[in-house]
Amino acid sequence: MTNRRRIGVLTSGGDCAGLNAVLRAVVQRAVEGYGWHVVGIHKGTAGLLSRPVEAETLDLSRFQGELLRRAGTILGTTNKGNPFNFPLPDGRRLDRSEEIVEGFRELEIEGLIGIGGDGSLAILSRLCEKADLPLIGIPKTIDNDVAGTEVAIGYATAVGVATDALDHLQPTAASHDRIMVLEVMGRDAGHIALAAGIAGGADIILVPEIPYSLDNLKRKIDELRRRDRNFALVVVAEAVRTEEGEAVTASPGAAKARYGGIGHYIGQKLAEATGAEVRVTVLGHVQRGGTPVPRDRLMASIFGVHAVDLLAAGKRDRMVAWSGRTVTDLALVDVVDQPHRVDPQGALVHAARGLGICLGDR
Ligand SMILES: Nc1ncnc2c1ncn2[C@@H]1O[C@H](COP(=O)(O)OP(=O)(O)O)[C@@H](O)[C@H]1O
Ligand SMILES: O=P(O)(O)OC[C@H]1O[C@](O)(COP(=O)(O)O)[C@@H](O)[C@@H]1O
Ligand SMILES: [Mg+2]
Repeated sequence: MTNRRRIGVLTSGGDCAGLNAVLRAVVQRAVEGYGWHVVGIHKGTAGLLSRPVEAETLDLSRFQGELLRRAGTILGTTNKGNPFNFPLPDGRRLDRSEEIVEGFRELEIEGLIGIGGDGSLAILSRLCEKADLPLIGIPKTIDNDVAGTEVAIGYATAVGVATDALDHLQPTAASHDRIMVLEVMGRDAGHIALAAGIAGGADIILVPEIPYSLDNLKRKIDELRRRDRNFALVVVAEAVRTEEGEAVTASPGAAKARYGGIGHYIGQKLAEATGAEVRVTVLGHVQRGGTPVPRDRLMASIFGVHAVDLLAAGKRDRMVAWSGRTVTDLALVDVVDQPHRVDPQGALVHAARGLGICLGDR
């Protein structure tokens, strides 16, 4: 083995557009800038539980120009199987964190760059503390719910996909005098719904942070009709609840619920209340793919370079962030376990109201 410094990098949580662009930036900076050796760990923490550990050397030859433009992650990822609470086939749970620590040792890495959302970063931070391994986190998630940064990788592309969907739905809605309901992702946050709804000219946007009543939705449709509008566009975030306050999930009975289906509930209720013809589109995982938009590629590049620079400066337990038009970093403990939700008093909500968009509460 050479005495070149070795670092690891992994992607964790749901994939999104821009992850390969982050990997490219990390490898470029670490290999060219500092002469380090970069180990790409496969499938998030899952790769560290395999023996031998599932990993590959990442060098410049892997990044010939194509990956910058490709969604997904060449390393693979996982959003299940928390190693501190690992589910066994018989239903029991096992703490497998010591195996992860051994996995880090097997790779002989001196630092780790973890690309993930708040849940992933919380798990990685506990693992790295246990292994006494310096960790730098890079925020990624289409949901944009990571605290401490204005931007997470993947969000801009997802908003673009959802906005495109509204662009596709508007002409068909107008041609058939229909209400079109679009259900978008976001887990417990309504950021995608709010941003795409504004950008895509929605008439109604429902987010989990703002309670709604069906009466208010009907009132908005009536108002549109009075203005001779023959169609309506409605965006619903997946975590919006029924009027009775029940979450709608696509996996009833599963240990960890996955949202899905609220669009059909809202569509049905709107059809009953207004007599209009309603169609529902559930956008789903389409939002995680697509060609990464320039904003995501740019942030991926800035974050990747900064993360490597932080490791080089001897920093640990930090997350890179975008704030006030520049890249910065903050302590991981200050960002994990406090998801960033839509601010009902924030600028986007204010703008939506100013545009006459109904948010369901009035
Ligand atoms: N290393 C991991 N192993 C298993 N499950 C994970 C891991 N990292 C994240 N998860 C789970 O994946 C889900 C994705 O949520 P989140 O943590 O928000 O991921 P993301 O990092 O994509 O935001 C969470 O339920 C989280 O507990
Ligand atoms: O891919 P799965 O397991 O169906 O998960 C779906 C969830 O993942 C996301 O697409 C992304 O969430 P994370 O960034 O937290 O992984 C959510 O918007 C959605 O609720
Ligand atoms: Mg998340």
